[in-house]
Amino acid sequence: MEELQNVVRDAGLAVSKLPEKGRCLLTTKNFYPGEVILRQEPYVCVPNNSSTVSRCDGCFASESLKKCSACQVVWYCGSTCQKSEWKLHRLECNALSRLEKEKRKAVTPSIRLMVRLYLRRKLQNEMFIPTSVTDSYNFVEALVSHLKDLDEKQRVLYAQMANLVHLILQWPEINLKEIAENFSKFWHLFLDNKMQLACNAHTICDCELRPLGTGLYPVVSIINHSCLPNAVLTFEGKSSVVRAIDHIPEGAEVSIAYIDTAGSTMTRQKALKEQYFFTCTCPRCIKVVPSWPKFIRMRQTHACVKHVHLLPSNNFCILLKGQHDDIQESAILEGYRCKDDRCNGFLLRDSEDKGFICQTCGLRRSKEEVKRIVCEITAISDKKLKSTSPGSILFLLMRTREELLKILMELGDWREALAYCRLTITGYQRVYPELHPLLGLQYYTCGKIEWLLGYTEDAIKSLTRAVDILRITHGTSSPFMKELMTKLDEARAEASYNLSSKDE
Ligand SMILES: C[S@@+](CC[C@H](N)C(=O)[O-])C[C@H]1O[C@@H](n2cnc3c(N)ncnc32)[C@H](O)[C@@H]1O
Repeated sequence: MEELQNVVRDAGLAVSKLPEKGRCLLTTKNFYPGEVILRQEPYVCVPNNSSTVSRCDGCFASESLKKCSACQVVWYCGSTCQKSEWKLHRLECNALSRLEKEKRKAVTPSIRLMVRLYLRRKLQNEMFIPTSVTDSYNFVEALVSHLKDLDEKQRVLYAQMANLVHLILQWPEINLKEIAENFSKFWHLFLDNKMQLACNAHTICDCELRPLGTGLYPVVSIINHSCLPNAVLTFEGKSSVVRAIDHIPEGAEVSIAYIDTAGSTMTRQKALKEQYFFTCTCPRCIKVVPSWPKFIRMRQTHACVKHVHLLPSNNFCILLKGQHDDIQESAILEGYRCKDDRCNGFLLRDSEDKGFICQTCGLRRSKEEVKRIVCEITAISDKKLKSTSPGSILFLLMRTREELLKILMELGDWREALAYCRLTITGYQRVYPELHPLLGLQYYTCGKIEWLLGYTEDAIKSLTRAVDILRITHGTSSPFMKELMTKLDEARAEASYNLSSKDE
């Protein structure tokens, strides 16, 4: 830990421990919006290959790929990437080649990541690969584990996955318990039997936040969560970059958002509890904290307690100052309306998570009913519902608009696409902070469509907003940002040309 402190000290940071959160990253100097707080290469990473998508192991490109002829599992875009990965893949390739063909099909990205983790440790121990303070297995070992919080089913699954890793590596001295514990540090099995990244693994995304792969970044993993984060994590290739999106004063804790923060407090808390095993006490969460099991929801009118509202489920609401907007916003985020046409209210989950209650008239809608509506809306957009878990249907209104926008763009219906794009921006403005990458990306899309339709002045405004946000969240040096800034320059040049030709 001492060594690590020395490394992060030079970057204006310190690692500390908080009783309620464990390790945390603190600043020892001021950081300003857009400033890089931390950069880290992955200890190991893999592309998220599946039966439908393949990516190069070196650069995650998805075109002009060739399979490794020996193991028939890994893809490369060319000899440069193959060579850059060879030290590690040589061992991995030998191990995978020994497997029967059928067994190789079971080598998912999560299994590969674990195999590579142990192979990298071996190469570092044997000094074929250098070790540094931040690039060492010790750091992976120190990552927080929630094995004790998992149920029997999950433990059994991790034990089976550890066995497969053992079968691939065939090391007699391997510690199966340690592998199972490592799995629990990176993945989590959900009720619908889907594996999702948990705690300490990160989804590597491109500049437009499309997922490409999974990586372990043990220093970035020290950063705790807040629903009102002061920093954002993005990727430049495989490198992770944490940038400030707010002024972070000396001595403050650096925080990022682990989940999509567009949900209501209850939705966010549920996701954090299920996936990361903690109850968030960030300023956004403690504003509306339901007291379980029969929670008293605080609602606000203008100045003081107005009335106690008795809901059919015997939950009651006290209307208090400062929180009406939160409730209303949460309800709008959830996107469900009261089934009574005469009522303008929105629905929120009830305290027992069995259904939804109108926040205006108290009328109840069952979970099944809401799910059915969700399916109908999804059918309209002709896309399959990606997941039926309650957590994922909650942002449906916004997500449906996003889906429709994508479809309209694919169809080349630019006018309709622009209308939907503007609608999603309005939604994002409500649910995300001013400097959120998704908002910046949506302004970028809007600007491109406006320009295409000849609305140059509007395009300049949207592209300017995109640059203002994305230069903070993404920096300015990536090819993606350079392209955006060039587009803005071109739009400005076109506008001034149009103006000058009008004058003539
Ligand atoms: C990626 S780790 C972050 C670093 C961690 N605190 C440690 O000691 O290594 C994620 C875990 O940290 C804890 N954590 C993160 N953010 C938290 C928060 N806002 N409040 C409480 N615990 C938090 C939870 O246990 C979570 O599963």
